[in-house]
Amino acid sequence: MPTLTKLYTMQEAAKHNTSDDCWVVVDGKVYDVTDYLDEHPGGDEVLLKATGKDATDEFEDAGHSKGAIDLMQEYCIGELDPSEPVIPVVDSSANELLRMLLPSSWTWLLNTGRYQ
Ligand code: HEM
Repeated sequence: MPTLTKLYTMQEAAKHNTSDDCWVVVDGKVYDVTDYLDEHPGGDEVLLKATGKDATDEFEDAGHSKGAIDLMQEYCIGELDPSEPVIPVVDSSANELLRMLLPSSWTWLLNTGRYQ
């Protein structure tokens, strides 16, 4: 039986950015870590800082163990919608400028793994 993967846009995922409702996005997958905030050995603060954006770099920089990566799967609720155009986060004003300057057919150039 094929499994159905729930797809979320980054915009949707980014709405869940509080300690009562906290999602993080790592490597194209979406995790609901609300119930894990108090248990996370790295603390709830890093997760709350990483919510609302792509946290792949921060996750990798922390050097998580295989055990941590296995545990993570329990919190996975879906994946990022791959059809969503990807614009890198530089800062929001630079981003707006990029959006204005680049024709939409060039946005693939900006696929750096960071989303907004
Ligand atoms: C579902 C998602 C996550 C799970 C299950 C998870 C799990 C863990 C576990 C088990 C540890 C203990 C060390 C280890 O076994 O590697 C840890 C440490 C840590 N995690 Fe996470 N983590 C998650 C997401 C994140 C994210 C998104 C960040 C960064 C934004 C982060 C930052 C850290 C940091 C800074 C430490 C402390 C490392 C240290 O003390 O040296 N984690 N995490």
